[in-house]
Amino acid sequence: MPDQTDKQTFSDDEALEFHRRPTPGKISMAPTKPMATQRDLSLAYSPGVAVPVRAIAEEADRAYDYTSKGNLVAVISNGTAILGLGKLGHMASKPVMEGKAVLFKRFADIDSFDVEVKTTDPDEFVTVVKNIGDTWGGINLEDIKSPECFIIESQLQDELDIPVFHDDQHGTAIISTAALINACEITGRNIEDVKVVLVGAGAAGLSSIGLMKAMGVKAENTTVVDLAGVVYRGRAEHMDQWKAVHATDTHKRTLAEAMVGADVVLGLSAKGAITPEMVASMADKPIIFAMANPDPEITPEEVHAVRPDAIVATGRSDYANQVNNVLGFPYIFRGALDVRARRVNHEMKIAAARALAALAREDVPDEVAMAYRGRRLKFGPDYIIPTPFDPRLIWYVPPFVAQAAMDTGVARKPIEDMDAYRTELRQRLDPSAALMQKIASAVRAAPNKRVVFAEGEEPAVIRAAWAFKQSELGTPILVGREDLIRQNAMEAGLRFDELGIEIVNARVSEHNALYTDSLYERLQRRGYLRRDVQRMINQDRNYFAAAMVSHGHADAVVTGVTRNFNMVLKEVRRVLDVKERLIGLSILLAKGRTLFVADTSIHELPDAEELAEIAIQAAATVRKLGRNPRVAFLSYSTFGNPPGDRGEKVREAIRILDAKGVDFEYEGEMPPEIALDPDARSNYPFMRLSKDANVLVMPAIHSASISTRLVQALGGATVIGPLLVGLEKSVQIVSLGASVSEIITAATFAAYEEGVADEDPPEPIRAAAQREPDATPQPAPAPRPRTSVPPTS
Ligand SMILES: NC(=O)C1=CN([C@@H]2O[C@H](COP(=O)(O)OP(=O)(O)OC[C@H]3O[C@@H](n4cnc5c(N)ncnc54)[C@H](OP(=O)(O)O)[C@@H]3O)[C@@H](O)[C@H]2O)C=CC1
Ligand SMILES: CC(=O)C(=O)O
Ligand SMILES: [Mg+2]
Repeated sequence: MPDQTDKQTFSDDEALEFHRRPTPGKISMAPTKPMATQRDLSLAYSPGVAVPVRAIAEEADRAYDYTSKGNLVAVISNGTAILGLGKLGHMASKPVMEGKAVLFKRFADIDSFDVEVKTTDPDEFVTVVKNIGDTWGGINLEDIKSPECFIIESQLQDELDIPVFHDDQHGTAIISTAALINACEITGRNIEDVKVVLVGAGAAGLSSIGLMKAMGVKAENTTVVDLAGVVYRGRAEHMDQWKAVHATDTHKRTLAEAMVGADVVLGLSAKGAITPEMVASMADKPIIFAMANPDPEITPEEVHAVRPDAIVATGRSDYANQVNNVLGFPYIFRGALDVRARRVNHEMKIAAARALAALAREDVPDEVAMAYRGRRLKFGPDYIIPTPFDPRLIWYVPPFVAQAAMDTGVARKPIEDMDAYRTELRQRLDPSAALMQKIASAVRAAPNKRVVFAEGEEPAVIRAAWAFKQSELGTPILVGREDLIRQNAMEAGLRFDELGIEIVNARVSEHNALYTDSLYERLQRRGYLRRDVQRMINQDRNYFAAAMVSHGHADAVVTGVTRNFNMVLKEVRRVLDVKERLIGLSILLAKGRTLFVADTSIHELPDAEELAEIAIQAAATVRKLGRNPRVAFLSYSTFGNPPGDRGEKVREAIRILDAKGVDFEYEGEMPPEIALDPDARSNYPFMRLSKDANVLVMPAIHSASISTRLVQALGGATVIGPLLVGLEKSVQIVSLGASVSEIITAATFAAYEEGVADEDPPEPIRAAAQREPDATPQPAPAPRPRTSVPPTS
């Protein structure tokens, strides 16, 4: 029987390291108002704050207008049923709760913080939460064991005038019901006829079976099983009122008996609860949702070994058909918050389930399909439910939820224009995540790229190579001594042999002589003896790695973890030629903007000609990344004011571009606030930038480097790079001591630059480039859920 951990793409150490660095945990808070001046302080705090205080004292709902309440959700737990791990206590639940909070932000732009309550007593829990509950626009209860969770949720919902939503119950019910609707459609079943067995009569299980019944599953066709066996009518032991609702008249007493001839089994219990023998006894084309986390009741491999005709779903992201409440809670709360709902009612849950089921039947955009390369994302047995990274979820699902809230009278603030609302939702997604996702998707979709990780003995590099391969981004090659790499991999907890990563030892490589000869040919008239070159190839992995790509034995290189940038660049350039103008391009992601900054690593004090070429190279790269470049040449001066040599140099660069007739927008010289603010630009009627600049060409390396690093150090911004652009082969040099994720990002860019970006950009990127990605997206036609399920009242 395969162990679940076979699927694991990281070691325990990595999971801890991920949570520990660079800052412990997964969330932090960011202000939405500047606190820069005394006036700001007077407004934000005393005395200005007194004005909204009085307004809210008069009318409590004004808190939605003057505080963060309307976009704020608390994720609250007491740690009594953490995933499928059990009762491990309130503090142990904190990583999961932070995780849910960060998913709220990532997928639905909802601000969220976790609250861990140190009590297992339901009354005490209710007292605590009800007294602080008005703080938020909604409460997501999480991982609270049954049956206490039922009491807690219903009492809190009675007490509070905001949605109180126990995600393990309703989120799971919504997703699993959506998946069931579609699995029935695919297997040609009518939902009213399916025989369903539920394993796990807890929070998630009972709510799921409840919603399925509301959507058409007949009570007499269901069997519920818990640790004591089948929940039959009349059973006395190990019962409660919530289980009793779903008890049936049956002579069956065990799960094995219940599963004979069943069409559907829902696992919401624990690892290993379902056996292959049980699955073998099910009806034709059985539907198996093994949703326990992190390890399912039975693995898809085990199911398919006995029933190749089965449709299988799990709660995990590494198998097809992830039935996990991450598909629900962000979008359900988004819709509920946007109408300031007082609760999430039955109709809103059904609307969400129908929307998810309908979305899975729509054509999958290439962009999503590429992210899941190798998997068939076409409505069918391996795709019954949208994937969590589907960017359509954010604008597709919440309007249904909001509409249902409005139709059922729980909306405080109805949405007047649904199409405008959908457009607004499309713009909420985090552009940094979207950019990285797009690049990674393009790399996966392109022909496989072989990326050399030059410092192959370094533990961080080994881990990055491992993750690169696991994420199907390409084929990594580690340069170094095999025994040392293996030892370091083992110490990092990686099962190296299973992954089959290629290791190349420069000294004993079959290409050693070839690389030495060709490098000697390049360097013999630059003062190098053959034995010097032999030593360089043997001992210096940057020479060797660069020689590999130069001879076509690999496609791209990532290096720089152990040596400083300039030294590495010098070595690489001895082996490889510059194809175009070589520049360093940094990507700065902050406050919903993506800015490309050049030149952040090569030209110390570029002259006018070089500035113009930097702009051309940066614009071309940005275009390959699917953006329409708008270049601002930055300076301390604005169109000659104050006058000075530095400004004149930039003006000369503009004249050079004018003469060349380039095909992108550019303007300068100007300071950043003019490049990035339309109001500030309105003072210059001759301004040639049609919108905010997205490529900032800096006057010199120090201003480029200092400004990007300063923004990063201040927090609230992500800086990727500098990426090295313009060499004949793609080489990315990370910063000294780079983290595993920085190395992976650099390797992904290396693969992207080499080949992916040179070929025709893949469809979604080309389409994006053509339609001006930052133009207001057109609202899609209102989704119309199609379902074979009868409407419920
Ligand atoms: N994929 C997803 O999105 C989600 C998955 N889950 C998963 O569902 C599982 C249950 O979570 P939750 O409902 O919150 O927890 P609860 O503690 O509320 O319920 C667990 C239920 O599972 C039953 N159970 C445990 N082990 C077995 C077994 N071997 N055979 C039969 N029944 C068993 C328990 O029985 P008894 O009543 O007799 O104690 C109980 O009824 C967890 O693994 C969790 O990770 C939960 C939410 C979402
Ligand atoms: C996914 C989830 O909420 C759980 O497993 O508890
Ligand atoms: Mg949970």
